[in-house]
Amino acid sequence: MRRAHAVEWVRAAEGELIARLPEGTLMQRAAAGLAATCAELLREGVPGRVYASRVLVLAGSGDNGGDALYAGARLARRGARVRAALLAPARVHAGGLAALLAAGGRVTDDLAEAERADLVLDGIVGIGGRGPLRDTALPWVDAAGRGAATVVAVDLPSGVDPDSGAVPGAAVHADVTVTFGTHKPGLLVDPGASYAGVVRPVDIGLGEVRGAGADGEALSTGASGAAGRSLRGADTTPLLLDGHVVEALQQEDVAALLPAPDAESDKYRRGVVGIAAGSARYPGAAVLAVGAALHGGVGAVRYAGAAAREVVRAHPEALVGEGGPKDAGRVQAWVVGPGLSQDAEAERAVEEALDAGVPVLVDADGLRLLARRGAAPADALLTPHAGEAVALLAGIGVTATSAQVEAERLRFARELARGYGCTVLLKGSTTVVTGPHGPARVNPTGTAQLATAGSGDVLSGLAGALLAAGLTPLDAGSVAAYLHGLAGRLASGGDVPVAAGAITAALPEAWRRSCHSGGATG
Ligand SMILES: NC(=O)C1=CN([C@@H]2O[C@H](COP(=O)(O)OP(=O)(O)OC[C@H]3O[C@@H](n4cnc5c(N)ncnc54)[C@H](OP(=O)(O)O)[C@@H]3O)[C@@H](O)[C@H]2O)[C@@H](O)CC1
Ligand SMILES: [K+]
Repeated sequence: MRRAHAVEWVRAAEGELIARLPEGTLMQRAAAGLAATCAELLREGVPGRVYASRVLVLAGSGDNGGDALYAGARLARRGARVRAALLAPARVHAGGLAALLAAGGRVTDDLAEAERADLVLDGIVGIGGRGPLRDTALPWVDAAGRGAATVVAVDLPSGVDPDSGAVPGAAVHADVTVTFGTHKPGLLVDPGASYAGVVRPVDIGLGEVRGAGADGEALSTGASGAAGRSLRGADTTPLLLDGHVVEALQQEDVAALLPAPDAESDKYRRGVVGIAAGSARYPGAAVLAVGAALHGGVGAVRYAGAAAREVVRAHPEALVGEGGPKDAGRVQAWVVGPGLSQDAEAERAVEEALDAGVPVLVDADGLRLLARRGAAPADALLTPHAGEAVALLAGIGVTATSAQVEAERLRFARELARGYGCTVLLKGSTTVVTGPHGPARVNPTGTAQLATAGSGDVLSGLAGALLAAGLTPLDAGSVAAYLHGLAGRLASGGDVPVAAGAITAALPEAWRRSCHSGGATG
């Protein structure tokens, strides 16, 4: 599991550690890890490349600038030609600047340095950043973008809000982000995530406060090697309990959650999912949702609704009926809403599915009908895109636009989960799944190719099947998003447009890759 911690937590952990360590230790660990990564990037392609390479440090007024200046000093000592642009000269980190100058680095105000650099270190602002990037930084950020330099963000790309991933103005587009101690939520959630490039965590010892590696994954210890050492001496009490706010499933997590039939399984024990979707006029959503559900690990798929004939023609495996959910026979979970329209019959289907006493996934038209109720059963899973989220928010008295929802996905997903009292999967560039409490899950496998007609119907059928197979709404939603994203990537082969049917066709391969070791998270 990849985990991200809020700024408040990072600051508290840092405070505890600083009290135990000689002054400046954490910053030196950060700088060492940062310099090691920069050296590696400079060496890529050209052996011995650190020597005589051109490095530009963009140093803001806080400790983020300090990290960048100390890392610059380390690179200068290895023969790099390092220049530093001081964006707030009166408040620059004095120790970092002194170290850089002593190592042979120089201060510059020549913007051309940004265009001809091999590597730019973005130390403008880190977890202390609030609001849009300030004007003094903009010409440097533009110039670095024009040049061919590899841009390395220190802790996070400047201009990205660390806790929400919002990007309220200009921001640095990084090729690599070296982040300290733990991921910050803004690195895992769009739009911020799309500015971060490849994220490389560096262990600076914050993991000790939880008694485990900061990420539950292998971390670089940086050049000093000190970061990997246990800081527990006489006092073995963990400093703080784990308090991550965002997590992203990795392949091994998905493997552990996927339902697997055992020797005793028959089709009813594996779970039966019911699908109330589509209409006589729009049968496509029903066909797609049923098709995906058939690949979702259940023993059987029941369809209830007006598109029964089309469904059975496309999927002879499905058990179909033309009535509503109430007349459909036993299921372990319902999917209601895709392509349903919003007439009285659709309203009845939603009511019946919600009253069936089993977990229910509500999507599309179902969500618009649910918004009128303003509440959902605790074991419901709502799967809105930003536009549907706006309607749901209105149902609980919150006014927001689609753009606002997309800019602050974590916040609005959580608001919906709390308001409706259930689990919410907010679709989009980073799909977020969250209940009213506990960490939110963000999906690491998404691709822009998934934004295609019918793709949401596939996701609904798949997630509904996982619900029926016994997964919790949080697990069903996040595992389905993971498989759906991976199937989209497989179907598109990178950048070829995909149709929803091709996503379904790739689900078995996505499942196979996810349940075996050596899988697929990008
Ligand atoms: N925590 C840890 O464990 C460790 C933390 N470490 C490092 O410290 C970093 C945090 O340092 P920090 O607290 O000094 O804040 P930082 O991010 O440098 O920014 C504050 C300054 O930026 C300014 N500013 C604000 N918004 C701005 C904007 N939009 N655009 C431009 N400027 C803006 C703000 O100015 P002011 O509002 O005061 O005018 C203030 O002066 C952290 O990210 C990591 O790199 C590591 O060394 C080791 C362990
Ligand atoms: K930064």
